[in-house]
Amino acid sequence: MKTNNEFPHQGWNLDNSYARLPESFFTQLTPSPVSSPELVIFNDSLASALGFQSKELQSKEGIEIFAGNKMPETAYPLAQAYAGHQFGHFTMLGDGRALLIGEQLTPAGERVDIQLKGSGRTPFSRGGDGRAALGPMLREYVISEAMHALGIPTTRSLAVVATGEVVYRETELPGAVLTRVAASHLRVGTFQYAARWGSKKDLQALADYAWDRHFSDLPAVQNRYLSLLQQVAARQAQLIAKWQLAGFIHGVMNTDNMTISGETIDYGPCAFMDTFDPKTVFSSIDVQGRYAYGNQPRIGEWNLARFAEALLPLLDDDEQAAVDQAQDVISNFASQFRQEWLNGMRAKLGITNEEKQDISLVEDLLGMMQQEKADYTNTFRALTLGEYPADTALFAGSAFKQWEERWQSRLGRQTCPEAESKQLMKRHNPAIIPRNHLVEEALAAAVDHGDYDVLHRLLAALADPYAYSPEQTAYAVLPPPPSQPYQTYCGT
Ligand SMILES: Nc1ncnc2c1ncn2[C@@H]1O[C@H](COP(=O)(O)OP(=O)(O)OP(=O)(O)O)[C@@H](O)[C@H]1O
Repeated sequence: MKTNNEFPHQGWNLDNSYARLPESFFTQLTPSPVSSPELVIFNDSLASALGFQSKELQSKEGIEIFAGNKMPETAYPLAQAYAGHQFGHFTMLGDGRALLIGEQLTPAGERVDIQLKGSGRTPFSRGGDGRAALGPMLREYVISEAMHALGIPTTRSLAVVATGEVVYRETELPGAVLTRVAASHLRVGTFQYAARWGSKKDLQALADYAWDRHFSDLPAVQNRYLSLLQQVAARQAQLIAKWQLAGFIHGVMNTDNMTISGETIDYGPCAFMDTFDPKTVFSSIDVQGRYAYGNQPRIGEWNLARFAEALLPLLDDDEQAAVDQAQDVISNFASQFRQEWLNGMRAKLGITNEEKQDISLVEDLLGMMQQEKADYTNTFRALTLGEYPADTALFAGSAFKQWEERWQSRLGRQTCPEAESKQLMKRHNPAIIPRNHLVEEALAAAVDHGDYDVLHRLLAALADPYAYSPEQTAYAVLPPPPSQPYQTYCGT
């Protein structure tokens, strides 16, 4: 890997490969300026990984770029067209409040999208104002960076600027623009858009672009479109398994929020689960529980089926053969996911080899956790530390003692030394997660009082969630049960 010093260019080093797709995939336009931008949070380590000098980005000119008041010379700002199934209903969407300003070519030889979110109206805005509020953009910043630190593929956050303007939601809120970094912003919904409104040539151009962008390192394949479907399914199986293992609830798994890269995108209504319960839903609009924690793998499969449908014309000239190929991939997804998840659960329990009964060991633990309303993260944290608080219902019961004996004898049947097994657990069971009350507290200090210290401390603690450092202990303490269930809202 090249170091920064050898990198020929420090600063904006943009390409615009997306703009070489057929014109129907985007609209070129510049962001709408804002009155008095102020940089409120900036991601130093991400900036240098992308080949920027932090000072340059934090200068007056750098901030003007984050605000959309100015563009880097080589930018080619555009809003992407896409469609999507939202809560099962198909609709035209597109970047209604975001602009891709280009793809930064990084010192490590990667190509990443740089996108401004909240940068003004676009032809896809429908009735919206094209803007974003400060609180939700800071929330996306914190949770996406926490996800990255947890080892979960995700879009990243480079900066948030407050615009100095207000946005009107149910009430007046301070406005902001988030600079988001992503392997790409290609979504299942981008393919649905092409399949519904484009020609076969358009669809093929998009599929070729996606292949080149994300899978070109793979050995040559016979049918690249089938392979594209298989690869996306595999990445989604891995991603959703990681969500389940971390207790992450995305909250709005519409097909426009499923990426081709396998990164988590859209942090609108997401939240981490506290008490283990597969029915957990945080989003205020998800009244049916479509996107509940326990449904995420099934919804992933449903979304992939929509992706497969969009790809059908490319899979085979024979319609039935195309459907058969697609179905093979989709029907394989559940077991792919299950395998990823079970292996992850083994790691969470310090298990390094495979036994058939592992699944019942895991499911029995989860069953007890649900019954005793145990905290998901802290249960695995306690198992990792071997410290079982006596005032926790789960650990006080005899069922847990029996389970623990089974677990210990299972560990005894592997050759892995105990210390290694403990290390494995530490690498897979975070000491802390961005808990709802911690995030809310940090956002309130920042948005209501302009105090960013709480947010910075939280970000520092979340930067290495597997450290098990003494400072993290305070963040693992649960608050008293809330009087109302925690609810999240999207679209602000
Ligand atoms: N304030 C707004 N003005 C215009 N369009 C909006 C606004 N808020 C959301 N949209 C559009 O509504 C659709 C769904 O919104 P959603 O909240 O899922 O996306 P988002 O958070 O804006 O974007 P992303 O999925 O890129 O993170 C998208 O097409 C989005 O661009």
